[in-house]
Amino acid sequence: MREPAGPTDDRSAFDFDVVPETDQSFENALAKARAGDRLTVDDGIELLTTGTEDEGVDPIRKERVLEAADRRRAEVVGDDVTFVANLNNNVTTACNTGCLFCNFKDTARRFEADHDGEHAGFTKTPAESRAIVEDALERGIYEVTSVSGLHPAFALNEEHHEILDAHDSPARDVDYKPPSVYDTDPGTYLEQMRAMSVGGVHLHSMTPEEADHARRGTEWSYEDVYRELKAAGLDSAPGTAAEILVEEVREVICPGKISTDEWVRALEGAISAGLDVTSTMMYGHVENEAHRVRHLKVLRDLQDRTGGITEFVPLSFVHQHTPLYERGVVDGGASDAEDELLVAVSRLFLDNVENVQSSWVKFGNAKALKLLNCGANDFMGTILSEEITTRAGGTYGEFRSFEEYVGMISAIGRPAVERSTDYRTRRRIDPDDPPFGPRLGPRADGTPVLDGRPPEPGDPAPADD
Ligand SMILES: C[S@@+](CC[C@H](N)C(=O)[O-])C[C@H]1O[C@@H](n2cnc3c(N)ncnc32)[C@H](O)[C@@H]1O
Ligand SMILES: Nc1c(NC[C@H](O)[C@H](O)[C@H](O)CO)[nH]c(=O)[nH]c1=O
Ligand SMILES: N[C@@H](Cc1ccc(O)cc1)C(=O)O
Ligand code: SF4
Repeated sequence: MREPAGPTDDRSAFDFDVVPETDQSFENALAKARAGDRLTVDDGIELLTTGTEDEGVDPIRKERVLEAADRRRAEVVGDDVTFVANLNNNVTTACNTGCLFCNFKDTARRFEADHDGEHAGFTKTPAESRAIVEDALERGIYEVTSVSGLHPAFALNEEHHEILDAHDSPARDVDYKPPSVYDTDPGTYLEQMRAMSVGGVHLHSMTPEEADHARRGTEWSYEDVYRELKAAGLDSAPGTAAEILVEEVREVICPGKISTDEWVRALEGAISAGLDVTSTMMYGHVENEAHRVRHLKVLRDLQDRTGGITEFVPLSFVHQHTPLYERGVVDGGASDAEDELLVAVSRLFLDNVENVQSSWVKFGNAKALKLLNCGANDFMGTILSEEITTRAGGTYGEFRSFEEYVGMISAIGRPAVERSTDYRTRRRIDPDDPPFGPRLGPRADGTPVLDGRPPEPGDPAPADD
């Protein structure tokens, strides 16, 4: 008996050109996956749909796909489950891009000094960002992830401000207004990078969409922009803003965003500038399985050309408070079966990306643990603070402590391993030898990262490795 794939099963309403139909059979695709052969898009679609000949998910076939992916995960990266001690710091929610899946942003007009009325948004100055990172460093984190709205007053540097100020087209074409218009000046992107790159922390920031904003109205190349950001302290870039890398889907959910080609160019620029990058897919809204696999193909091709992608992060759409849901465009997000199959097929299809993440922010603990047996090997990070998913209606909290991590990973019988952002530094954690706190970081001293206690005289000396 087949089961409905999930609330997003009926996508016929969109009349997309790309549909999940193939000349391949499920059995052939599964045999190729088991043999470790490179999968075609049609193979991927067969596995993701558990066969295109019938609607819905076949639960027995699904288990076979999950098993193949779990085995592949064990061959490629072993049993270790990794995680990172990081902080998430969003600089501003001001954004005019208007993506219909996003409830993080607030229209920038509300941030203007002459605007009356309350709003729940925020902008942090570089000094405020620095203080937040410094506080988290004291607690033992060694990575900061920072993604933000596209504030109209953001520019790469002073020269960019001058170019945008002198721009002869109307302000709305380049989405620029000078900082003096706003209650709070976010500073330049370079100032924010310098502020957050403190005490040896690894700074993971500037999505392709943000990089595009940091060069708007100029002819600057992505590589040059990322080089300047790197010189100011940036260490790697998040491959978010990917959503679904197929134009007909982007036209529905994020018509204001850069195109697929531009997204690829941006990450290529980041990689040419010497930065590691991650890759993501936000799925479970209007797209179908054929779009999902085409998206994976874009990532696999990019990785074939560059080798710069450290991991793939599946982001399951959180629907509750988003325009897509509130306007009745979608009925909900992905089902459990869709999440499991997406993780599994990503592992099998992305044969050149080592790490696949299971994100507790998106899935919650129980499902995230299950996904570590469906092809995923990385369990994200401590993050300490989260606003994007929470504002969209996510209910899985804003941080995980080392104790929680070690407890959960041990409970599924796998080794807990703390990692650096680039995965090159690892520390195996003995679950019988607490405390489990970070020892990789610049000031980490081995105490639990989240015990909530400030350092006291007599505490172990900070490690400087
Ligand atoms: C909110 S944006 C911030 C950075 C920047 N404004 C951009 O778009 O690249 C970061 C990512 O969060 C993810 N996101 C936003 N809303 C979401 C939702 N409701 N459910 C799941 N992921 C979401 C999207 O993949 C998006 O690219
Ligand atoms: N660092 C990771 C995050 N960080 C949180 C995000 O910045 C964001 O708030 C949210 O996930 C929006 O989509 N989230 C992950 O899922 N995985 C990470 O590695
Ligand atoms: N840390 C991941 C995941 C992430 C997901 C969503 C974000 O908004 C930001 C980051 C990345 O590098 O891409
Ligand atoms: S996803 Fe990013 S660009 Fe789109 S509205 Fe949200 S904050 Fe703005």
